[in-house]
Amino acid sequence: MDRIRIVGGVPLRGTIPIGGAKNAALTLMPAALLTDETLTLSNLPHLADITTMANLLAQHGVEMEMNGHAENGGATGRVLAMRCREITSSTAPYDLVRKMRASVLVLGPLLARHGEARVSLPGGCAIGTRPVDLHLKALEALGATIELSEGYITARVAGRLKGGQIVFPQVTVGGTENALMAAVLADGDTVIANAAQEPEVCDLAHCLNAMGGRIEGIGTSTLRVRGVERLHGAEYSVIPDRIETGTYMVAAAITRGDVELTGVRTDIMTSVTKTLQEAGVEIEETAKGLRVRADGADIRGVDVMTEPYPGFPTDMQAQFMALMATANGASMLTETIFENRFMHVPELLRMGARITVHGASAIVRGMPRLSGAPVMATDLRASVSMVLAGLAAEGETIVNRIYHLDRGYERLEQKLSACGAHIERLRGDR
Ligand SMILES: CC(=O)N[C@H]1[C@@H](OP(=O)(O)OP(=O)(O)OC[C@H]2O[C@@H](n3ccc(=O)[nH]c3=O)[C@H](O)[C@@H]2O)O[C@H](CO)[C@@H](O)[C@@H]1O
Ligand SMILES: C=C(OP(=O)(O)O)C(=O)O
Repeated sequence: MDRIRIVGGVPLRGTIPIGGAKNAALTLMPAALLTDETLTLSNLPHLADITTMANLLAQHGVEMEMNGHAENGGATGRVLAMRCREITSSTAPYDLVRKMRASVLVLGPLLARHGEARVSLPGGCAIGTRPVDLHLKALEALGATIELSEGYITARVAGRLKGGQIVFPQVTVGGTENALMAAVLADGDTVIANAAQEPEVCDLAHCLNAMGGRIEGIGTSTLRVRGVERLHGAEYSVIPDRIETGTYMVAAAITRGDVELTGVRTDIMTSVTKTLQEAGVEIEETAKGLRVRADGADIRGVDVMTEPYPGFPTDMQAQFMALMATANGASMLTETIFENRFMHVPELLRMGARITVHGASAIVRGMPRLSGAPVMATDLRASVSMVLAGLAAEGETIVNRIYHLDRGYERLEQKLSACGAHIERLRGDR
């Protein structure tokens, strides 16, 4: 199995191009199931999760053509044309769903277009139990009948779904996305209250509108959907990845470097930018994106609580914790979205960090220098927090189980080494 080797202590200097958002692409791709015309997505990142989603869609009957393999710094991404003339299978099998939870996003579109969907229950994962009960209640509110048996969700509707009222008791990104993709082809109007406002949800809603959908209130907590009988093809560009952006902002900060991130959407970075500024990082907008400077900075401890957008993202909590482990002073990081998202703590402790966890909060006492160590992590953002800690640590860090990183970070070693980092991928046999 591949590993990443880092020799830390080099302040990063240079430019890093930001790719298309994994979590936007993973909800935009299933939208191809909603029409028999071609949906073309550009600025698609080259990631393992995208391949998993492509494999899943192919077995539902989506024909695909991928172009524009990015060898030019990763900034332009790839272009994927998808066409689903007819749904050839309404089953999303366990083998694909267990690889990636976002597979459950085929449920809404399969049901809306085909009247039936059979999708493996995703089960829990390293960061929490992550049930899909709210997805299912939303589809029931649109007239679907749902059965759970043998580890599968079977959702059915006779004829079209019917517009209805969906009130989410808790903000759910995937639940809102499934509800939108179902409601857009329903008969009548749907109101989704307490909808997720994440930029990836907005991206989906804008794309559905480009396909002929009628969604209003995009970016607010109340989405109004006027159902239409059919959607048509469209061309749509995936938004830049705000979590990849935030991760490299932390990379600049933790190495006390000076990095420009290009191809960024600055307006969706507000909470991360503000928090890093409070910690003493200088951030300025440039013509191409953001410049992040921490050379000579005295990074201070800052308390953070994860929240739904526009709050501080849970997908940035592990990376920020690595930074706080090197700060001057203490900080408290509170995780409110997932019940088990501190799996990186024991590994950061192995690198000399001083962290104690009390329930949903971690107290981090910063120290001048972490020390390199062999580490591994059980989820994507925890894994990248090890890379960040390794970039700042004294000596060698080996990050194991990097297939998690390949799910969410395109050309990670190349992007970092272009800024001076000593980082390399050790192939399985070395
Ligand atoms: C592929 C993708 O886009 N993944 C993102 C998405 O995950 P995902 O869409 O799975 O996250 P949700 O917003 O649905 O989950 C938020 C919380 O709601 C709970 N919940 C959710 C659905 C449900 O039916 N019942 C229920 O109890 C979850 O267990 C969790 O505690 O949003 C998360 C929160 O920003 C991010 O961390 C993930 O990176
Ligand atoms: C948690 C994440 O992804 P997923 O929802 O696919 O597990 C993530 O992108 O950080």
